[in-house]
Amino acid sequence: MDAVIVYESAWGNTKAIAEAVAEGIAATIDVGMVLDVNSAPPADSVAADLLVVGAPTHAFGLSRPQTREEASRRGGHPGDIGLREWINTAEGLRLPVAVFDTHVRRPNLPGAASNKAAKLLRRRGASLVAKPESFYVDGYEGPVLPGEIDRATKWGVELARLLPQSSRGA
Ligand SMILES: Cc1cc2nc3c(=O)[nH]c(=O)nc-3n(C[C@H](O)[C@H](O)[C@H](O)COP(=O)(O)O)c2cc1C
Repeated sequence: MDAVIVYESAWGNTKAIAEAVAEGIAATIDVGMVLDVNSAPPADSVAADLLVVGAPTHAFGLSRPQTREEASRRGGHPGDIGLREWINTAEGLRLPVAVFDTHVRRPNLPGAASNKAAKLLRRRGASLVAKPESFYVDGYEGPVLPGEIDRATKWGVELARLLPQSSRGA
């Protein structure tokens, strides 16, 4: 039984959170892949007991080509596609999913990429095993705020515990 983690990241903050979540999950079940969305297989070809997706919050939601261009102008390295495009190309997603985003703490802006991703995923048939979670960064480039890597690892531990017993340790 295993988990797959797919993230989008322009400065590496969401990647760092994804890796911490993977570490937490790996305490209970195998983590098969932790991949940037630009190197991930198509979403509807993922076969796993848990899919975890993470994205940076851009303009109150998931990134778009324009916001990725803006990230690039500010010195980030976004990929060609973001989580929005990855999810939207899937025909159907009938697997358990958990979603997180990264977000600036100050100013505390409304909207989160994770809520938007959750909506798109549900529309394609995925079932969410936990409520969307946000992790905080300092400004656009980061770094991740103190304590957030630890919180992400603990969230990963919790996610694996939420899976049915039959999916664990097998
Ligand atoms: C174009 C753009 C728009 C952004 N909009 C928001 C926003 O609406 N709310 C927010 O909290 N952070 C916003 N941010 C900050 C990102 O959330 C931050 O850059 C991200 O968490 C860093 O993660 P990464 O290193 O994985 O890309 C924005 C960043 C960019 C580049």
